[in-house]
Amino acid sequence: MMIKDSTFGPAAEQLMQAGRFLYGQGWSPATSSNYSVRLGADTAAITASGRHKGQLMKADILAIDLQGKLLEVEGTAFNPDEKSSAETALHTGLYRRYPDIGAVLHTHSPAATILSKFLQKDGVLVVEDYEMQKALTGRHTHETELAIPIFPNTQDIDALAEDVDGWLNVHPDCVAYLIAGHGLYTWASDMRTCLRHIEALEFICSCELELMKLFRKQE
Ligand SMILES: CSC[C@@H](O)[C@@H](O)C(=O)COP(=O)(O)O
Ligand SMILES: [Zn+2]
Repeated sequence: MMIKDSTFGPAAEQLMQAGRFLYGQGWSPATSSNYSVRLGADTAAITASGRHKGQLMKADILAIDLQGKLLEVEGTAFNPDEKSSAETALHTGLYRRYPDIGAVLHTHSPAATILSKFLQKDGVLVVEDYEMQKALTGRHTHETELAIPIFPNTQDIDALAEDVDGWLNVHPDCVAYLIAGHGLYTWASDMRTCLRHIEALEFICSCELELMKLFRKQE
């Protein structure tokens, strides 16, 4: 399958801009993180593996199908040795599950890393009473619990994708998850909304971390 550059170009631009923003916030340091946007029903643009996310260029973005196979982009030399993100399967699994999502973002902020490491034993971060919860798709009040699962970190991405699937099968309204000592994943209808999710979740993670520090000081 050949992807049109008129489809790929704007998608790559969105990913480059997202990288500059997320790196600037300190949420995607060094070569950490990966980002994708949907191109069509069965295709996506995703960051290549190991690239610095604050300095992404068009050549750092690849087209794939939802099995993770590299696709050719019109007008661009095809290199079959290019590697899409090592965590491609976590992105494609979400696009296959939710036909209405258009973007997936994964970040490595200090707050998400520390909090997920600290709460790993609980397996879930449950928060409530944050007005900021309303920045997440489908949430209309602070008066509900927001449950963000925390999966153990692993280099076996297929096994992690299975863990994620298991959780989403029983929590279809979930919009994010943490990986212990690693980072955050979230997804949304489009890149703009997905960036909003990241900002809201980073805010909530930072608040939770500060609260924990306060309570520990009082102990
Ligand atoms: C600093 S290495 C981080 C990676 O192991 C991974 O977790 C990550 O987020 C980026 O991997 P990538 O293969 O570049 O998409
Ligand atoms: Zn990562």
